Amino acid sequence: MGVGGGFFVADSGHREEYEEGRVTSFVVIACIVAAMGGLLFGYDIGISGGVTSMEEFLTRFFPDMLRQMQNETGRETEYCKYDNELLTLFTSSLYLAALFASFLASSITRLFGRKVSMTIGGLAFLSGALLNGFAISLEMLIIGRLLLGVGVGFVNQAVPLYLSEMAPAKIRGALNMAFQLAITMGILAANIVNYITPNLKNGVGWRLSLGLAAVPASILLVGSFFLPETPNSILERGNKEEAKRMLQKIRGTMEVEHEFMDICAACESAKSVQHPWTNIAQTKYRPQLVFCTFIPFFQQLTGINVIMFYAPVLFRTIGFGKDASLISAVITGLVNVVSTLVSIYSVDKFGRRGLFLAGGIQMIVTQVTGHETLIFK
Ligand SMILES: OC[C@H]1O[C@](O)(CO)[C@@H](O)[C@@H]1O
Repeated sequence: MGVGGGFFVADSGHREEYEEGRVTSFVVIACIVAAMGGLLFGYDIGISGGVTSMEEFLTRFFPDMLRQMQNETGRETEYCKYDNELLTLFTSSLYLAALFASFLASSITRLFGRKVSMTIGGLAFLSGALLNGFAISLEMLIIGRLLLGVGVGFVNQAVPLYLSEMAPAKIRGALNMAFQLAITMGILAANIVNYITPNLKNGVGWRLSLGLAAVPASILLVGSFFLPETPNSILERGNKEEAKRMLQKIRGTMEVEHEFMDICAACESAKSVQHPWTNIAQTKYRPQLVFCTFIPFFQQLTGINVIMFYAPVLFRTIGFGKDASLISAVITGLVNVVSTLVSIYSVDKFGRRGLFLAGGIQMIVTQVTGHETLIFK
């Protein structure tokens, strides 16, 4: 299926013959660079909550709100402390830009390759981080955050696809989970940075928090120039000979015939699909539709990113002190990383279904208890 660029390699029955393909340095470097994409996504999700609760940041960009917070009248509830549209726009503009960028990224990834999308993503992340780190106006902040969102749109489109196509079959699943692990590590890194930076002198804490994303962004950008394009993408764009040469290069062997045949077959069948969007709506593809669309959709709709975006702010609004709220955000990030590790470790033991059911039950229980806690607070 070639809906958003890329295609899945069908199993021709030759899998066992190429499954032992070497993990070459190309694959390792590709993974390191690609992991930067996940790290950046996570970092940019986790960083804004801590920054928007820093006093120097609020003094500079939202002085009225800070004043209002400090002169609380008896009528005001804790919950209304952070009631400011521009402040929430700063945080949520990331996802807004990512939403639009991912449509464009999907076509660019298919037509021009995964590398181009990673370069655009890296560039957008780098310029966004610099604009935010050096911001002297609200405009710079919001434009920077929109650029970060563009980075998220491109990188989230290209990196998982790039990893699947680069990886030898035996580590393909693991690499895709590694991308999610990198996201959670990025969130945790942001929470830790936000715990440290408010103590810096001269009020540069928020600048450092926002600007640090420039480091992984530079690695991603520079790395994307040196990464090889995937054989699947080269083939998709019509160059069969070069695709085979690339496959030999990244597998470190000339014996790639069976895997190459499978890639060609998958590419042909992806090209023969005339109406991907109407096909996916057919009853026989209901399971695929649910997996590709509804599960991620409802996973996002649980509101997980309200927690990830606003953890320190949320903890402050329910009465935690400055430090306690930042450390609580670190704990939240830590739990997220550990749970991801647990699921990576146990997915083969309990199966996908088992994990889905366990995850679903945990979500319902925590949503209900979280809701009750906020009501009684
Ligand atoms: O680990 C939680 C994080 O993972 C994602 O769902 C991406 O897969 C993010 O939206 C969320 O913040």
